[in-house]
Amino acid sequence: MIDARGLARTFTGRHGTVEAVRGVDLSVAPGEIVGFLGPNGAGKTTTLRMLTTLLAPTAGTATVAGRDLRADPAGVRRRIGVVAQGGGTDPSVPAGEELDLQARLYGVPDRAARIADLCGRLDLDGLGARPSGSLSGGQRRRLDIALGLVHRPPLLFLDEPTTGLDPHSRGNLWDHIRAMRDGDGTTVFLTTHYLDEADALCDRLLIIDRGLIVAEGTPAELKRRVAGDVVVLELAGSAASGAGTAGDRAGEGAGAVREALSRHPAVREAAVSGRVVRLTVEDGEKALTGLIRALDGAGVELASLSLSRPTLDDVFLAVTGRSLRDPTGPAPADRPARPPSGPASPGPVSSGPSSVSAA
Ligand SMILES: Nc1ncnc2c1ncn2[C@@H]1O[C@H](COP(=O)(O)OP(=O)(O)OP(=O)(O)O)[C@@H](O)[C@H]1O
Repeated sequence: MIDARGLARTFTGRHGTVEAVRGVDLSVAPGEIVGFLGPNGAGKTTTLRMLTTLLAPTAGTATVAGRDLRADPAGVRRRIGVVAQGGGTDPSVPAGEELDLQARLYGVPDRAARIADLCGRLDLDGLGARPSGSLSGGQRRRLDIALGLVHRPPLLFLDEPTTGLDPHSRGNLWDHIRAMRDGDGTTVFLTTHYLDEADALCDRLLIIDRGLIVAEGTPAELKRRVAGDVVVLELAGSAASGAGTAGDRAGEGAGAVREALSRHPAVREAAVSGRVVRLTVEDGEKALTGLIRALDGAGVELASLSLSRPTLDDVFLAVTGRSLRDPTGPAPADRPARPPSGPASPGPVSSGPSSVSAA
């Protein structure tokens, strides 16, 4: 449904040149809900504007909904729906009139039936006479989506569809987006800043940073392959027993853990801080027994052990060096983002030897 190769956009102005998008390759299959994530200024909006013909690329090619972006932008526009961040309605115009006008603009033959169908499916029944400015946030977003869908496009672009909505309205909108995909096979390409939305709603995610796609995959794949599972071990007192100070003893315990785990194939990374050891491992559930056996064999006694699944925020941090919870913060200098050599997924990330280090 979307196939872009080397899509790039540079802005040149009085203050210099900004390479907003630096060669994006992306594919979206029919019927997918794909989430496009990235920190502030990563290039999401610029990419979206190029794919929806609102901005000409400076380089690259793309086919969108079966039409060539450069050769047939009008053809692309006829076959896509676009819901912009703020929507496009006039607050004083009744919702029904907005829908009717949109249907006329696109030459929809069975306008009344199409509008009635959309209103039914998007819970807008009975709201046609209300000016859009008087609708609730959730109702207005559903109206925006109905406007984007009135001409039955096979591909819908949604720019931050649930920003500003309360949790109930967000969940409700997710249901409607899924229903469009399941009922009509509509392909959805959406940008979002909400990681829970990306996780719950999207079949696949693309993460862009500094104008390049740095990771792609299903939410589960990304969490498994990019971030790994996290095992936290707390060493028992006896694990660090012996002569010397408490610091020495903790150091000895850490040394034993390092020795015991450095050869374990599942361990990707280990940070030791006093009695607490934080391991990043491949497939934590499977690895757990082997890890315990290795520690047992090395005479390391544990006080506690916990396994946690990584969150999408862990993924985000791993591939961009930034947390989406702190979107304006710069990438820490000592934690560089993944080099821009191509998508980090779906291949395994732990290509190098496991590293074990004391924090
Ligand atoms: N018209 C423009 N002129 C100059 N620079 C621009 C222009 N539009 C975008 N940029 C720059 O291009 C980069 C990417 O911007 P873009 O809006 O695509 O990012 P974004 O990922 O959508 O960010 P946000 O999440 O903050 O909306 C930024 O550095 C931005 O300042």
